[in-house]
Amino acid sequence: MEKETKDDKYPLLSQIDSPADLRKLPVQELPKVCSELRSFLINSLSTHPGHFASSMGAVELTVALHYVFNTPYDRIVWDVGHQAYGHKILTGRRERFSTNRTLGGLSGFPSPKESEYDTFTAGHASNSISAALGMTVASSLQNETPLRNVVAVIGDASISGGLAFEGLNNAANANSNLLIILNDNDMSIDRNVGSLNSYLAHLTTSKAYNNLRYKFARFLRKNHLVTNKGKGMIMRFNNSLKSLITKEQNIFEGLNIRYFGPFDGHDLPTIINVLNEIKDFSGPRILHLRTIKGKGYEPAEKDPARWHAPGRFDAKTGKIIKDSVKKAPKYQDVFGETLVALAERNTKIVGVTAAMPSGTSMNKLEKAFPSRTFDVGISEGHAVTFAGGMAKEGMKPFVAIYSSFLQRAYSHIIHDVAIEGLPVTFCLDRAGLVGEDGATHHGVFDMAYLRSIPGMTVASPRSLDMLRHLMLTAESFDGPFAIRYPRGNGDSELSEEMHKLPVGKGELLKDGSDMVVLTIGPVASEARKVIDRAEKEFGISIAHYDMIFLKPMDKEIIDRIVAMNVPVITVEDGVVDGGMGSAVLEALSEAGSDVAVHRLGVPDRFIPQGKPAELKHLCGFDEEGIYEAIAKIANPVKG
Ligand SMILES: Cc1ncc(C[n+]2csc(CCOP(=O)(O)OP(=O)(O)O)c2C)c(N)n1
Ligand SMILES: CC(=O)[C@@H](O)[C@H](O)COP(=O)(O)O
Ligand SMILES: [Mg+2]
Repeated sequence: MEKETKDDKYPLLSQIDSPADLRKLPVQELPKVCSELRSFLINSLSTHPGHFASSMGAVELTVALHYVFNTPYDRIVWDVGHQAYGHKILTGRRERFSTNRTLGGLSGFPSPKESEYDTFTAGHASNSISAALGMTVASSLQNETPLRNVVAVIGDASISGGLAFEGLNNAANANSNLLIILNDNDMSIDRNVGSLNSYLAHLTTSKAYNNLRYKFARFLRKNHLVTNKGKGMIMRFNNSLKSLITKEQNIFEGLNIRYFGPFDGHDLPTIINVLNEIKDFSGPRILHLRTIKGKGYEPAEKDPARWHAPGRFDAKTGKIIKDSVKKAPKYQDVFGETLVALAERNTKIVGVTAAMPSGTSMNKLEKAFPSRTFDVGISEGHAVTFAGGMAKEGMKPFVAIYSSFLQRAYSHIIHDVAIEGLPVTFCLDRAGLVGEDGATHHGVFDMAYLRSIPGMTVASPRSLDMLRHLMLTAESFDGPFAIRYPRGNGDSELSEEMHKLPVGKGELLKDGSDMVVLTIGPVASEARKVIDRAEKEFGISIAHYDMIFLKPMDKEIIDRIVAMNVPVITVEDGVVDGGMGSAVLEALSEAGSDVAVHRLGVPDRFIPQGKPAELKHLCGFDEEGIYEAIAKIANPVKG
């Protein structure tokens, strides 16, 4: 019976509002579902941009998983989740998909709040194996019947992340029914790095070995011997087989995780057959699928890095639509160019990135000094400790990691850099509300998490010029130094010669006597616009300081406020609890002042996806929020 949602453009897809609808289709119809899903992705993402190539490459495995497994009872845990748009479309969100990555719309990553089919938070790489293992162990501990199948879907770059290895290491000795789908497209974002990647690229198992194992497993199934005893027979058979053909043993089987593959990840009938064969096996298994990132859309297949997140494009021609508005340079590009300039005259400078060479513009240093640039893969903790090792031996590492990804390396910063006071410079790109990537990617915690580390210097430039000054200052600073700056463009061109800044000193941008506004980072420009307007409107004068350094904080500014004894407003693109506002409150209180401090910034809750301006408004530290804070104070002052 056709649903009225039937759409001639997507005759099958428009009838699928849940995987149960998909499972009603005969298997022969599934390739058509895949092709409709691909054209839906192309048409939707050409006008409502998001991640692209990864979802295109995961179409067959997505359809097969929801066809073979009884989702949502059986669980699928997506790693990163940027490849899960097909999953979202097949699980009842087709009609809302155009709201992807918008405020009030769908998250760009699986989100349990959004759907029961989204089984675990995703966005940061390498967590799926650990989460899925936890879920399957929980299922067996609770004697759920039937035992829930739990499937982790992880990419070839994400499986190289330390957390994934920890999960693999534990999988074998936990009583688990874990199935790992290794979606191996031989790509991270820009390329793939690391020896595991090259290992996977050459990993094969002979057809004989695979067939022998399947035939035996199929024999047991057909004769209803896939009991626990039978499964034990499979394992014993498999082990004896393994001893016969030990050359077949690979890293996964060495960890007692049964390896199947590699198979063509776009060969839907084979994937479905193999999944049906192995889904009832007990114990941890890994199915290695070779896919093409961007599959089914030629421009993306040819350049999967560019099509990881292409923005808007012309679906017909494959031409990516560039933003024609002339803007000031991006913070990341000024970072990259400045690092090259510093490295040209300082051979001690080295650069480290964790799989984000283009995202951080560390690729500029890589182009200029390839031997002094290190892309360590999705391994932020290793990146930090590796930099610590280099610093220990006299090098001057600049580690460029997105603020939210650096959360993965918090202990490494403390243990492997700060305790010894090693001269590592952390360049935290994507600091503050990043926008469409949402709660997992907002870099709003860094000032709070770095402030408490002894000996850590923490600064934030209000402009592109100041980013350069801070990098130059950090270069000769003998200790850990963190510079946090936002995603995207600066608001004014570069205009000054690079010069060092006095560490721990803020800057009076405008004097005044009725109240004080303290900002840190680029929010200074929003504040400045509001201050000028509010002074005229309320007939008051407002002092505005740029703190520049969160730590060490400029004591003279605090002493001045104590002396002025007027209300203070702090503004930061970061959590207020533990951030700059808290630091100012503590400092004023310790100085014996009881002036009122109004802290503007990110409140104590996770902020969803949306445009940065919308989200700043939501948090109350956009121009309107700053104006309201001033207005609330201004009246009593001029009462
Ligand atoms: C902890 C962490 N570091 C970095 C990233 C940025 N990132 C997003 S996707 C990706 C590459 C993932 O490659 P892979 O797992 O092979 O999936 P594919 O994109 O190839 O489908 C990276 C590095 C992230 N999401 N999380
Ligand atoms: C999925 C993921 O984590 C990255 O692709 C991230 O979305 C990149 O963010 P930018 O677009 O800010 O570089
Ligand atoms: Mg990959």
